[in-house]
Amino acid sequence: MPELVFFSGTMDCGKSTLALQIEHNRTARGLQGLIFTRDDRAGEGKLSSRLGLVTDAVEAGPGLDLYGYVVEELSRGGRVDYVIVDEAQFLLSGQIDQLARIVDDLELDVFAFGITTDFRTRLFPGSQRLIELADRLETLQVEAMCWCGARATHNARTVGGEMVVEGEQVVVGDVAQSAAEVGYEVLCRRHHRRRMTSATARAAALSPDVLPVTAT
Ligand SMILES: Nc1ncnc2c1ncn2[C@@H]1O[C@H](COP(=O)(O)OP(=O)(O)O)[C@@H](O)[C@H]1O
Ligand SMILES: Cc1cn([C@H]2C[C@H](O)[C@@H](COP(=O)(O)O)O2)c(=O)[nH]c1=O
Repeated sequence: MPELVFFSGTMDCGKSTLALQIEHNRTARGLQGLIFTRDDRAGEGKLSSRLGLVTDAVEAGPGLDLYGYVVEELSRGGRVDYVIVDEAQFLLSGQIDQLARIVDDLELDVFAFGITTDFRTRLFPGSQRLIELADRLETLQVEAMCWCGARATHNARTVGGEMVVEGEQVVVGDVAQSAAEVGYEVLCRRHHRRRMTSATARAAALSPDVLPVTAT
């Protein structure tokens, strides 16, 4: 039975790597997939992993009908055995409905990958719809870690190392950016709530206020 599967997690937990592995294993068995992505850090029409692998993909901009694209591909004699979608959080809610239709009407597996929540801990529209519609939700096995050693469950946006909670929902970026840039850091909920990034924790640890008092 074909399925719509949503593989989700924080940033940097290996989603794109898994997408590329699924693609590799199926291609090795003679299957042919169609890969969609949206706003990958590597540029338009790319699916990239931090492990250095990258492949071409169809850029699923807001105007693209994903169901229509697959139907067209099949009607002009192309082969599509399964569909992979990376950065699925960026898709519109209606585009996720199109993915469900690919599964139900075209009987193809669809593997979608994305982060569930944004830097304010709110669901992205694409992720919300995937949670509503997916046959199966999978949490990535490789746990990203907060600076404190706990499992990272939330994505923080940083500017100059400081966590921010205002701004546009979508700002393409990466973890481990230089301090001046807008970047991201994965945190446990406790430290996300306290707005404590690795930089602010380091600064607090070095603050004279918390240094041990020496006898004079
Ligand atoms: N130099 C490295 N050596 C080993 N593993 C790495 C290295 N760099 C990144 N990774 C692994 O890649 C993961 C990020 O993979 P990626 O697919 O880009 O994540 P996502 O798509 O979830 O943001 C990290 O959590 C880590 O496990
Ligand atoms: C939290 C958050 C993230 N983003 C962007 C930043 C990256 O470009 C992607 C996530 O990519 P990854 O492969 O999972 O690391 O999403 C954003 O636009 N808004 C956010 O709140």
